[in-house]
Amino acid sequence: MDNARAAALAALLHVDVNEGYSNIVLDKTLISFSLDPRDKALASAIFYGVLERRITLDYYISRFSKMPLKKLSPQVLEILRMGAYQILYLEKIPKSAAVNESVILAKENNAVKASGFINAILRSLIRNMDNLQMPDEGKDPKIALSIRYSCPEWLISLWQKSYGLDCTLHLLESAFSKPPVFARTNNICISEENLIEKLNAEGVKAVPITWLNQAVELQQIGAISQSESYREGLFHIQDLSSQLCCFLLQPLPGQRIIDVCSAPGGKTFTMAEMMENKGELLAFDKYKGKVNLIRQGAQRLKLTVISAAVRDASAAEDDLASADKVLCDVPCSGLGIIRRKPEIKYKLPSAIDSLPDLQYLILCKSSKLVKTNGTLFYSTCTLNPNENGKVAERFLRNNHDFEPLPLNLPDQICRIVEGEPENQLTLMPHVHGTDGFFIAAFRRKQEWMS
Ligand SMILES: C[S@@+](CC[C@H](N)C(=O)[O-])C[C@H]1O[C@@H](n2cnc3c(N)ncnc32)[C@H](O)[C@@H]1O
Repeated sequence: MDNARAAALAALLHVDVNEGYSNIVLDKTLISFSLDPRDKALASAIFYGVLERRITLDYYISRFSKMPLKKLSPQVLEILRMGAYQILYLEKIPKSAAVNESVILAKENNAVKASGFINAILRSLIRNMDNLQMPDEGKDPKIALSIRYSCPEWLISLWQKSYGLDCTLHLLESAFSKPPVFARTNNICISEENLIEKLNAEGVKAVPITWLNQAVELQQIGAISQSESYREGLFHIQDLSSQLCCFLLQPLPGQRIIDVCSAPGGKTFTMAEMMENKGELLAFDKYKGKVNLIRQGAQRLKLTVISAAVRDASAAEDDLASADKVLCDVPCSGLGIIRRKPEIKYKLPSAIDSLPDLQYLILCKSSKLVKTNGTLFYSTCTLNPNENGKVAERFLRNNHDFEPLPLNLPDQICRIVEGEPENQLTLMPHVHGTDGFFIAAFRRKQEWMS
């Protein structure tokens, strides 16, 4: 049996049926198939490639299928997508092998009857490869873009309306780029310079990010979580957008800080390190299992300043003592991280419609925890003004005891969204090299001012 392709198929079917996050599903599947490193790499390439290009692949397959794709079983459709992906995008795989392996996969996955159909479609695709055409952009540009970039039309419309066509094209292009991996040095245990030296000695190429303290880009990472530096808690993996968010919030040693949506804990850890592990850092999340992740991470990083607990930020009526700084890194649609989790772009718009009200509620409830003159931060990893600027503006309109807190940006960070207020920042992959991300900052006024 070809284990790499079998693993890719199992993971794709899991994402289809159970809507799991691609990285978690793939990790678990790779472990259960016990693949060697080469097969792991092939399974990952096919899995992510098929997810990223789903709409484009379906367009090509439907050229040669008399049967509407909706009528195919999930197994048959995913096997066809996998075969088509290998033929069209994986140059190192012989086309005949892509077909033959797809037929075998069908036979091994309760799709014996469909194996002839799969064979015929993939062979037609190979025969017609030189004449394959994308839909005419002049006729219906949105459909053409949707098929070219494998992105639903509603998302293209949203971005075009919000950020303009040029920016949208860059965002669509960046969704296919390999996402960089960044780490945050645990300055409690090691200096950035020594961490880089140690990682390099362990075979991980590490390069400092000059404009952001303690941030390091990792290249050739391999199994980073098995490395000695990781086990010793000398860093955690974190995108620059999240590191920048913590930098702008400026946690200081001795302060009391509350992170209301903290799991798995990335920003909590960075803030604790900036606090030099001194003061109080309350880290909450709605889900018990996720709170355990915060605890495990804090333990590995030796960050004793963190107290993690279950708490629902949208319902909380507790009497927590107020804090110098409160961070609301709210649940969101995740449209800023589709290059890391391509399945996110296939969400239905109806699945994200209710988010702004929840985000606003969490922000309002959490604002009650901020001291006079204290700071409130709101952040998302999405590129959707309804979840970003509009929530921030609604908050200021209805909460007169808060004022916008201008963000003191590093010189390297320019604004990409025209007319963006000084207390907000939208980050984009093609401009800032970060995930798509949004930050808004507020300050609680003196009582006589509100
Ligand atoms: C964007 S993630 C937070 C990421 C985290 N701040 C970090 O940097 O690693 C949002 C988190 O909010 C949690 N969450 C969702 N609804 C919540 C609620 N009502 N109250 C508290 N946490 C919630 C989710 O479980 C999820 O872990």
